[in-house]
Amino acid sequence: MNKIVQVKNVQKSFGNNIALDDISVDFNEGCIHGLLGHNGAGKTTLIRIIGGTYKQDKGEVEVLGLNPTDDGYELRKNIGILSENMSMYDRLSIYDNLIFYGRLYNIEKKELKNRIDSYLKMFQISEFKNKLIKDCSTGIKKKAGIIRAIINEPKLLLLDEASNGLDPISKSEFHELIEELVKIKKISVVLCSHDLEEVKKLCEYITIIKKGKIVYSDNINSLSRNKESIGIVINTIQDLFQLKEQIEEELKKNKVDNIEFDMNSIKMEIDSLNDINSILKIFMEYNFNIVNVEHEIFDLNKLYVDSHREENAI
Ligand SMILES: Nc1ncnc2c1ncn2[C@@H]1O[C@H](COP(=O)(O)OP(=O)(O)OP(=O)(O)O)[C@@H](O)[C@H]1O
Repeated sequence: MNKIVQVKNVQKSFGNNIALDDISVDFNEGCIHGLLGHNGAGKTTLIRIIGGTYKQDKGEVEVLGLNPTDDGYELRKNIGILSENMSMYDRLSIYDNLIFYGRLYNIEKKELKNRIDSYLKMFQISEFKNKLIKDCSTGIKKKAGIIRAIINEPKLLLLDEASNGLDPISKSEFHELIEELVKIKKISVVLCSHDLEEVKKLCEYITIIKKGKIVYSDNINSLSRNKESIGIVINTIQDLFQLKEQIEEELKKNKVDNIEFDMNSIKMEIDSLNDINSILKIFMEYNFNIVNVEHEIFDLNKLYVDSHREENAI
């Protein structure tokens, strides 16, 4: 798969504050790549470096084969950016805003009008085209914002918390539009979001950033293929610490991984649910009363939480 964005050993600081600390990540063409991380992790900084708004202090960035700092003009013709606070003129109508932004790209008048009409139709907001932005609902504004971001028919769309503030129905419509753009217009998308459900629904790849460093980056399917259905929690009445070493040794003989003890519960990862009987047998041999056995789904939520544990970064 072709790389649409390549980020190599990028460092960016604001004064003494290191926003990105030697990060390397690639983004594949033709798909949606999610960027996750707590507030202040460095996601927007990365998006802005990719979009050419910020320049990195160290490292290399290539976007669509271009250097965002040196080839800024050429790059801006081929990318679209939509952030949480998209900028559109409040006192202009949706249509006039789109005409204004379209002209910045020197799109020929007739072609621009055709594009605007077809996107208004595709996004089902034609009837609102003469409404002033200040009088539009958040959902309509967001749709207009995406049209503004794609009016130049970009190859790459950077969405920085773009769906914030949308109600569930508008959010779902927003997701459908993004998916349609990827499918029909072959646009590649980098989606920065705090909404794990949104990322799960839309993204083929995910990258988790923590304090300026990448702690996870992979195809979302490999996450479920490798990790799903293997987390087990066994809860007991007795204090497990009494026989911690013996149990641990027995479990390891049964190819159990990532064993975490608590007083009355033990978490572990197993290769297959078929192994569960032999594992329970170990506890019975030590006369532990098992209260229950939970199947812990190792999914994106768990990965995200685990990767943000201070001592346990992945
Ligand atoms: N223009 C700036 N001037 C000074 N510091 C900045 C600037 N932009 C970002 N930072 C700092 O860099 C760090 C990373 O910020 P960034 O906005 O990239 O994080 P983020 O992951 O996008 O956070 P959020 O989810 O809250 O939007 C933070 O500590 C932030 O305060």
